[in-house]
Amino acid sequence: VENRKDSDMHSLPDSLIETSRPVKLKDFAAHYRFMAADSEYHFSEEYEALKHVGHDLQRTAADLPVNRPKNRFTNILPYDHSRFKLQPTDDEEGTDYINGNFVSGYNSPREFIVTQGPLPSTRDDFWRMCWESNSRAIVMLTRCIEKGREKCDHYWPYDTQPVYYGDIQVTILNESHFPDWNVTEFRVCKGDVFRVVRHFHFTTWPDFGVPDPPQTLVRFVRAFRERVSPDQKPVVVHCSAGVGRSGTFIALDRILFSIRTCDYVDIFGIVYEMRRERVWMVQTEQQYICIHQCLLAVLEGRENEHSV
Ligand SMILES: CNC(=O)[C@H](Cc1ccc(NS(=O)(=O)O)cc1)NC(=O)[C@H](Cc1ccc(O)cc1)NC(=O)OC(C)(C)C
Repeated sequence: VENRKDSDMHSLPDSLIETSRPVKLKDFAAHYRFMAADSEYHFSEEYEALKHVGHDLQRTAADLPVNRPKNRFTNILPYDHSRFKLQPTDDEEGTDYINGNFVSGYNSPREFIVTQGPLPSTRDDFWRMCWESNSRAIVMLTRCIEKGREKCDHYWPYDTQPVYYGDIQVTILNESHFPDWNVTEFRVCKGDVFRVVRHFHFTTWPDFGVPDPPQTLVRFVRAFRERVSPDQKPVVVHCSAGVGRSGTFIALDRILFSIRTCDYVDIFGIVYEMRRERVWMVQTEQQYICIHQCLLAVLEGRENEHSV
């Protein structure tokens, strides 16, 4: 595994900025050991090399005074070039705005819409985004309340009574509960048109942390993909800010598709590309390392192992 020269992204011309670091699958276990050695020094160096990616891109819509209250966090703003645009409701500025971006998947450049956990004031916009994008699946990677803090609005019904979110009616059809996630089917209606939307809620992933053990995340992605095929897009993915846990989930989904046909993997390149579509995708170094641990477990046939 070659050693690599550090490079400051800002000082290099675009043509020389490193955008990928592919690793042969047959070398992946040795690569992981090399990166994790010396207190994970090479993981730290590689994750640091992603630090400035995308920060040159504009976020003018998010910064409009009319839109600022629609952002859950002041530092998590969607880039203009990839943001999802709601159908404007009138000529008023800002009616097309939601804090969400199209993000590439293995199967399509617009496979996912990644968004923040809705606010009470934006939950109707959230359902409008789901409807207007024709999404049939929602992946939720946070709990509504964590450590006493509101991380996401409870934007769906609490029981089987239909609830309106703007002019969209949502009704729970059925629910399945598992140790680390729940799967719920909603009937979503607008006028006399109705659709079924599946909701995959991972319930044991701490904010800024990683699933324990990492294999839990592999099993969740498998459970999701058993029910949602690549042609059912876009998939709406959110956590609280829609960057850390959401980016980690999408990175693993892309990798599990890729290793079916490709004999190398480019985790650095996947995160690099996602960060040019939405800020801070994969928000901590431990989440970046977790992606590697998930792949290692899959390659070593340990994806169904549970922590002791
Ligand atoms: C480290 N924490 C953050 O960056 C969060 C946004 C955030 C990002 C990722 C996640 N995890 S997740 O994407 O997995 O949900 C949660 C929250 N931001 C805030 O709390 C920001 C403060 C901040 C922190 C760090 C920074 O570099 C700049 C500004 N606070 C903030 O937006 O305050 C409000 C909510 C009162 C408007």
